[in-house]
Amino acid sequence: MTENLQLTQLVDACRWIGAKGWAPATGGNMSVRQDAQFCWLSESGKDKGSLTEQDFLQVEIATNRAPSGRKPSAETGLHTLIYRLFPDANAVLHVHTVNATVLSRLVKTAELKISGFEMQKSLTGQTTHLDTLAIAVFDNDQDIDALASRIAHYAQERPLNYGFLLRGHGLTCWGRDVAEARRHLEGLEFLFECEMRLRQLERV
Ligand SMILES: CSC[C@@H](O)[C@@H](O)C(=O)COP(=O)(O)O
Ligand SMILES: [Zn+2]
Repeated sequence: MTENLQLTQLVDACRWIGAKGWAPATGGNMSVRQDAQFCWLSESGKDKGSLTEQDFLQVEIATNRAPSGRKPSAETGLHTLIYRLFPDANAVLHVHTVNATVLSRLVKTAELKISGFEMQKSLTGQTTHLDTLAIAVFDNDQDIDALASRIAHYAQERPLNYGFLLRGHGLTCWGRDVAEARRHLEGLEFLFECEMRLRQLERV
């Protein structure tokens, strides 16, 4: 394995995600970039809270192929899309939190708009609660190639930063390294929780 590969940090992040209850019943998948050509992705169907380094498979970013012949995540095509779209993205985390799953169904539009929260500043580049953060929400699809092409199309038209929601499914987010991807995940999840509670209290 490559020396700078952040697999140890990713395994730690997966345990943290599992402990939070954000990857129930084998849901979720996680990866790190090796270089421009390859990334390492969680094997399909495993409990993501108890992965070891051996549970990650090398995958070719351009083709989604795993040279080992083992089966990488069913959502491999979304991870590799992110690595192709964003050369600075080096870690991708996909989770099935209750807040992401429910809130993405409450939002009937293409974006979840968030404003007024100090914790927006947990996302790289955000400097004030006064800005409006737009998180893209895509209809879920079992055809990952079709879903990936809808996401790619969106990214051509509008900024796609930090992560996106899959309606009724979960959150996929990324960062320049595992630490930043974790911060984005924790920050977004906190914002989703706040938004959910506000909507419940305000009955929006
Ligand atoms: C528990 S079913 C969830 C899967 O369909 C999928 O959405 C998921 O996140 C995990 O798939 P995996 O192939 O293990 O990476
Ligand atoms: Zn999923």
